[in-house]
Amino acid sequence: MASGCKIGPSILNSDLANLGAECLRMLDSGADYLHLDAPCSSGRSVFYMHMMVSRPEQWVKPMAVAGANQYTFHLESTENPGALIKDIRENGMKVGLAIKPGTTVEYLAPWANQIDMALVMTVEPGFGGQKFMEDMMPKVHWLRTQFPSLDIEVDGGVGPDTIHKCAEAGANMIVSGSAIMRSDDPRSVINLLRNVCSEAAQKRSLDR
Ligand SMILES: O=C(CO)[C@@H](O)[C@H](O)COP(=O)(O)O
Ligand SMILES: [Fe+2]
Repeated sequence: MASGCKIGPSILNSDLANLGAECLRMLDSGADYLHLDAPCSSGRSVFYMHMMVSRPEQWVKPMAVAGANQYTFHLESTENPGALIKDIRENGMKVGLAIKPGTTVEYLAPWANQIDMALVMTVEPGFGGQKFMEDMMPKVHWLRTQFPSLDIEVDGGVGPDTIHKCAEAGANMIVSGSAIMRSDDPRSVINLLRNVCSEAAQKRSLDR
């Protein structure tokens, strides 16, 4: 089984001058992990880095030292994914592998058994508040079918209006930026996302 349904607010859109307080606000609202799109340093143990950078090799050690739990890099940004996966593990972090909307899922498949999480981007990487790309859902569905126990994350434009598509396709790790950060009641948004996701996962396990 994948590791249950988890909700990770993206704090790219938060008040970056008060990053620490924003992280605590999200954890207090029930976040399972924090999705960080930019390098930062913290002792908390729930930081999953989404490295939208060229040459992701150079940030592995600094992120490990900063206390990141998971290091997600883009398949498009490296020529040697195998060596990078090994390096991330040797530095004590879990491995996430992301693909951009233009990359087909077959490129990720050969690595699926070596990683902890696949990230299917549902917007072009760059910034928050973009429109969810529903046409990425077949990638999620294909991965869920081929790798039933893999953690599969979606990132970009995910919120109460789009979570059903993600959950039905098989995503179990949900990044949500603006929908959570801009809400007056982040806890209820997080709960809603988690409930929809858990119900779909339960239905899948009953159907098997
Ligand atoms: O990686 C990215 C953007 O490239 C994200 O993590 C966004 O920050 C998510 O924000 P929303 O699309 O949910 O507003
Ligand atoms: Fe992200």
